[in-house]
Amino acid sequence: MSCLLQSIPPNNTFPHLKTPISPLAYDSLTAINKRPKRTFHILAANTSTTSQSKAKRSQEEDDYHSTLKALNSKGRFPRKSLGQHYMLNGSINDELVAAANVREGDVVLEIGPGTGSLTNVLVNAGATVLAIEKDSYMASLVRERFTGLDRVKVLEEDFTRSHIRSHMSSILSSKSPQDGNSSSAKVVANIPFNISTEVVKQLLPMGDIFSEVILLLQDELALRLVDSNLKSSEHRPINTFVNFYSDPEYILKVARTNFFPQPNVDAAVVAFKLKQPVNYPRVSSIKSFFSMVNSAFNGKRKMLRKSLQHICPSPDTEAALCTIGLLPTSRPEELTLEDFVKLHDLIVKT
Ligand SMILES: C[S@@+](CC[C@H](N)C(=O)[O-])C[C@H]1O[C@@H](n2cnc3c(N)ncnc32)[C@H](O)[C@@H]1O
Repeated sequence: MSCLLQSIPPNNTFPHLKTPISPLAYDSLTAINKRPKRTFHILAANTSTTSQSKAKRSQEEDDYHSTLKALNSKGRFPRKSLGQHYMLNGSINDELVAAANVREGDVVLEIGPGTGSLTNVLVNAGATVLAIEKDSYMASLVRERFTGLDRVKVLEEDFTRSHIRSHMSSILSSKSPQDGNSSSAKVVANIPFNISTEVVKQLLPMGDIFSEVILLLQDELALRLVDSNLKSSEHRPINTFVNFYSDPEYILKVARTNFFPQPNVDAAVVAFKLKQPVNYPRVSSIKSFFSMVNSAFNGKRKMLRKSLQHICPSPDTEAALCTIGLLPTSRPEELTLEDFVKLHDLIVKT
């Protein structure tokens, strides 16, 4: 590695890319050059489950060299607008796959396969992978990498506009029962940070299709999404949303030094265990429930009796809060998911 890196000239040209490299990528290259060889210093224990997939993996290590080589083969620089921060540490890919407990025959959706490093670990674990990649160059790179392997299907699409439900249904229905776990699928992905919230909002209500959603998210967002601490000023409707549809778990923190180019923030692996629709909290209408929750959080530090005035007169909201065992002056961040469900039941007539 060092001989390749020492060859980075100060004028921001990188011989393997043959063209000037962007300042963002150049900073990352020099940062990688300075850092010690072992990269994931915040990676937690629990590596035992990963040894199997490590052993299975071919010579094909997805490290710094191979990532640059792959990008070079397409003449690509990492693009900030596409959140292209490639994973350089195979152990973290192993951890993502282990968190989803991927087994032979599982169907896995991967968003943004990039160079295919995580895809490779999924394939080695025996999964059938549907990879959705927006960047046409990266989509063709992954297609070429897994040519001839019919367990990998690559779609060149923007995930936020993709018809996931119909793509997944056709893959799941084409699997015969002897192919293995054909009834439910999983999501395992190192996603671009700029579409994280959209990905969470789109996938979590799909408990009828996916059993687990394992995502590498920006650490700050990861902490916020799994936070069940009441009275936190950070508590938002998204927390109610996450808990309504899933049981979230913060798995491990991943230092920014594990990516190329290096982002300005650390990341974390979060596992969302999706609830089956029959296990969602019982509300008369999910739409009106979330509309009430969103209204409740409208206007910072507002009491519910005021923020929900357009749904229900203040005295009735106060009475409902008392029935639940809360103060009439309660604010939204003081309510649990169950409290919101009871409040909706009492004040919203659908
Ligand atoms: C953080 S990189 C991760 C790449 C790879 N999974 C890895 O671990 O190295 C995010 C990937 O998502 C792709 N991407 C960005 N926006 C996307 C979108 N809206 N839909 C699908 N893929 C997208 C990028 O092109 C890039 O390949």
